[in-house]
Order: sequence, then structure tokens, then C-alpha cells
Amino acid sequence: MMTITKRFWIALIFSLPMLVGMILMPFGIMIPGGEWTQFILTTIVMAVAARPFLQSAWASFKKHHSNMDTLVAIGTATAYIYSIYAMITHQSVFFESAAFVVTFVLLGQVFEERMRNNALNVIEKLVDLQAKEAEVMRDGKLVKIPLAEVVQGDLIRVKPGQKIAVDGVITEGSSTVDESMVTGESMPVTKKIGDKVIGSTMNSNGTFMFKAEKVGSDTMLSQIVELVKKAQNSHAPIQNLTDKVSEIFVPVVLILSILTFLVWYVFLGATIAQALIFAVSVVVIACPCALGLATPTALMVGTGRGAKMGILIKNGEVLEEVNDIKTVVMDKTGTITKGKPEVTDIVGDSQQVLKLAAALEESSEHPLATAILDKAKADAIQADKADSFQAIEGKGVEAIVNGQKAFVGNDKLLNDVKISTDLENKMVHLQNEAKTVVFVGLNQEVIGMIAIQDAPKATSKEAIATLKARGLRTVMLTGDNARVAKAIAQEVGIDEVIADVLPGDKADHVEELQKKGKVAFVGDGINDAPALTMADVGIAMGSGTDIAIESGGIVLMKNDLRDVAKALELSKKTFNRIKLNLFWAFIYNVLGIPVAAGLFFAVGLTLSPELAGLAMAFSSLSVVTSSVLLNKAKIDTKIKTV
Ligand SMILES: Nc1ncnc2c1ncn2[C@@H]1O[C@H](COP(=O)(O)OP(=O)(O)OP(=O)(O)O)[C@@H](O)[C@H]1O
Ligand SMILES: [Cu+]
Repeated sequence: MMTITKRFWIALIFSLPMLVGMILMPFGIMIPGGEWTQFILTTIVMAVAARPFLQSAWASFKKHHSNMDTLVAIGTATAYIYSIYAMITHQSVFFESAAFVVTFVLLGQVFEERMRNNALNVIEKLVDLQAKEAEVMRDGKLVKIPLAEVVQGDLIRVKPGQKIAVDGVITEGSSTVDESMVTGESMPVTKKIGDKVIGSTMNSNGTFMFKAEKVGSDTMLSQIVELVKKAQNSHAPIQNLTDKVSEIFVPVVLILSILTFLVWYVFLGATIAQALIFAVSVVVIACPCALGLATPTALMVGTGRGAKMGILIKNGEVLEEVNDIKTVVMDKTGTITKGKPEVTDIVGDSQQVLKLAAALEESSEHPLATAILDKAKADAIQADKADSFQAIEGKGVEAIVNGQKAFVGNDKLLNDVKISTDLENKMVHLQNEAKTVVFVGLNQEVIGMIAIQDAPKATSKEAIATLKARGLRTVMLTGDNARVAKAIAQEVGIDEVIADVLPGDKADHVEELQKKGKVAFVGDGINDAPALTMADVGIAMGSGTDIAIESGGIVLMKNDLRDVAKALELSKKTFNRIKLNLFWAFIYNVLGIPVAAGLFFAVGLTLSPELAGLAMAFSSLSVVTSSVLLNKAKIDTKIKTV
């Protein structure tokens, strides 16, 4: 099939002589061949350039549907066929109307296609970022193999300046890595043994070995590309409205156009030709192609721009919800804080306490467990063996150590185990310092306490101030103790704290908050997934668990809380752009139809079919331009500091 651009050029080249003819006519110069030349030129335009419109209109007519092509086809075919009839019966013709309308409609589509390609390029460029080959350990030797042959579990060597082939974990060596192409983070990230590396990012100075964990379409980059593609093709709910409008619009326009013809011909005594010109103008000006462009073009530019900033907006629905968000609810660990807790104080015999705690935490995945194990390792403490390990959600862990019942956890786990007032005072003191306190116990007796601190991210305070400056209420939702939560909330400026929440209850709290307006939830953990889904807008940290990322409508690749405001701003701008586009597209139809119908004929204001065609192209162009300008729109979330 011929490309739109080619069809446009053909239409333009064969229409131009008629335009020249029209300009020269007042000077008494006629194009050679007169009507016959017009007939031949227009026939070529109709047969070649306009053919797909006619075919598509016919196809939908057979299915008893109508679309934009129906209007273009009916408008141009009417002008063309009537002109042939007029030529035979020696009346005035208006072939050029048909040719010009086709040209202008195609002009609009050329612009649309250009823009679509540009937007898609953003994604294709991402794919181009992939490494072409990798140096992999095979049979004890390092060999270079193409990327496609790398499998999970491969050990891969990366030298300075090389691209990292796939996602994995460093097993040997260290380096700094530029991850900006995937996460949007411009600062290089230091990587050592045990750290994750992302495929397609750039190694800078060190050499290291890593074990491939995710290859092919499972890599983070492939997932991002997939996600953005899906988002760009998704529908915003507002689109359903436009689809519905188009559906009833076309028949209504056809009826209007027939009425126009009848009124002019039967009641106002116009010639058939004059009446037809009015009718054709109505059909052409009413063609809602700008309407159809309004949503998808803005969505495409908005999501593409987001991807470049490390903000993945998963679909058009999210954009619409963001507009009325009143409250931003945040999880504490890993969202507001770094998610890398460290043991700061130990109450009791520190050797004994750590030895027992480490035995239990060995089997736990919790960040607090990691902190305790790290501390035990640093102090060279050999942990005991634990049996019948049991994790109790939101409370702690229990197990049998040396035949005795042991536990590590918060006060909810204590049940009827009593603690001394001295211990309680110490606990309150530590908690007020924003330290999470867990009790370590054996045989229904507390033998000590471990205080663990997870500092807020450096950017959290600024991020929360920005959200508040936007008039949003900020809420922290955490499973941690109220005193600890309050201390951290105060440090970063959070309005409201909901603490001691069991993992299963997070979604219920979100639902409760939704009574006061729409809620965005920001989180990263497995236990955040239900809340992310329950919230009107779920925002997942890219560092989080896969399930959290899947549940979120927006994913922040940089794990920077400041990007919440940016994501909200970008979504809002994109959605507002859609509304603006729709307004421009509609107003042009609404204002254009009466003029085209000849309502203002008495005051000399009319719209010929070719002018209507030009107006249509212009309207498409303005919608597309308006969407493209979204790339330039300011996403400024910095607040002025006094
Ligand atoms: N493995 C564990 N060892 C010790 N204490 C634990 C463990 N798991 C949970 N706890 C206790 O239960 C509390 C709640 O844990 P939970 O996982 O629900 O939330 P969190 O990770 O502390 O915070 P957030 O809800 O902000 O992610 C912890 O603060 C801790 O006191
Ligand atoms: Cu149109």
C-alpha cells in the first residue's frame, strides 16, 4: 500500500495546477483544456490518493457503521460525481473542491504520522541501547557470544566502558555504573559484590563479574519498553466519550448536510451546484479527525516524556485519576526511608542478645532481619541453630532454639510476657529517637532489646514539602511503632501518621482515607500491593518488589520520593492537554458547521469545501502541535525557599 506521505504528494501535485488556475482566473487566464484538465487531474487524485478513504468508507458502510472516512468519502465523491454530471450537462463544475479536500485531509494525516513516529522513536531508541554481545564463562573459559545466547545463570565479565548485557548480581569486583538510560538517574551508582546491575546500563571504570538473573524479554529494559508501548496504545476513559461522539456525529452530520441541500435548493432557490457546495462544505468541516487525534497524541507524548525522566505511567486511566487526588499516602520503609536499616543500640548482654536474634532472623526476609544479621556478622557472632521458624506478619518471628521457645519482635508479640519499667523507659527513649525497637526473648522472658534505625532518604523532606505546597495532604502508613513513625514524620514534615498497621490492613486504611477524596498510595513492598491496587493512583518505587511494581499505575524508576510530585505534575499536564485538544477540536466543528451550511450567507460569510478542508487540516495540525508542545511544558515542582 502507498504511504500517506506519497499519497499526499500525489494529491498536492495534481491539485496545484487547479489552484494556479483559480488564482489566474480573475485575470482572464484559463488553464489549457478547461474542464477536461480539471476532470483528469481530479480523477487521478480520487483514484490514487483518495482511494483508501473510499475503500474504508465502503467497508464500514457494509457493516452499517460510519467513521471519519465516511465523511471524507461522501464529501469528495459528491463533489466529484456531481461535477462530472455538470460537465456533461454544461453547468458549472467544482472538481477542485474534491481534489483540495483530499490534499488537506492527507496533509493533516502526514503531520499525525510524523508525530507518531517521533514518539515511537523514543522507545526504539531504548531498545537500541542493548548490548550486542557479552563475554560469558563457558566451560571455564571466557568467550564472546551474541546477546541472544546469554542464558540465566551465566557468569558475565564486564570491562571498563562496556555495556552490561543483562540484569544480574555482581559476584566479583566492583565499579560505578551509569544507569541513566534505564532509570533516568544521572548520578553514577557504586556497585559491589551482591549488588544488582541492570542490563543496557554503562559500566564506567571497574571490571567485575556478574551472574545473569534476567535475560531476553524479562530484563528491566524490555519490561519498560513493553510498558511504555502498552501505555501509548491504552485508552484514557475520556477517549470513550470521543468515540461515542464520533459514532453519533457522523449520521447527524449527514442528515444536516442533506437538510442544508434541501433548504438551499427547495426553499431559497439556489442552483443545484450552489446547494451542493453548501452541503459538501458541511460534510467536510464536520469531519471529526482532530477529535480522534486529541487523546492518543497527548498520551503518546506524555508517557514518552515520562519514560525519559524515569517515570513510567502505565495507562491513560491513571492520568485522569491524578487530577482529583487529595491525599498522598506513603509507606515508610523503603519509600520515605532508605530501606537499609542499621542496628544502633543493644540493650542487655549484647553478645547473647545478638546470638539469639541472629539465629531467628537467619530465616527471615524482613529488612530488620538483614540489619540484625549484618550486625552479628560485623561483631563476628556465631548464631545458634533455630528450628520450627515462624514469621508472624507485622509482629516478628518465633522459633525453637536449643529446645527453647525464642522470639524477636515488637510489643504485639509479647502477649503476656511482662517487661520491667526500666526496659520500657529505655524503649520509649529509643523510639522517640526514630529507632525501631524489637524485643529478643527466650522462654517467656525478654533478655534484651535491639534498636534499629532506618534513616529517611536525603530527598524525602523536600519531596514532602513539595507535595504539601501543591495542597495535598500527606499521610504515613506503617507497620512500625507509633513513636518511631511520629519521630520520622516530624523529621520529614508529614502531616498525619497511621502506625502499627498490620500488613493486611493497609488497603483498609486507604479505603478509609478515600472517604475524604481520591488517594494516591506510594509503596514498594509485597505487603503494599493491595494498598497500591486499592488507591485511586498506585505509585510503586522501581526498587520495590515485582508485585508492587505490577500493582502500581505509575512506577518511579529512580526511587526518589521527589518524583511523586513530578509524576503528578506530568500526569496533570498531559490530561489537561487532552482536554484542551478536545476543546479545540470540538469548537472548530461546532463553529464551522453553521458557517458551512450558509447560515451567514447574508453577511457574506461562507466556507467553500476547500476552505473547510484546509480548516480541517489546520485543526488536526493544531491538535498535534499542542500535543508535541507537551514535551516542552514545564514540569517544575521545585518550591521557592524563603
Ligand atoms: N523479622 C522481624 N524481626 C523483628 N521484628 C519484626 C520482623 N518482622 C516484623 N517485625 C516487627 O513488626 C513490625 C511491622 O513490620 P511490617 O513489616 O509490617 O512493617 P515495616 O516494614 O516495619 O514498615 P512499613 O509498613 O513502613 O514497611 C516491625 O516494625 C517490627 O517491629
Ligand atoms: Cu477530518
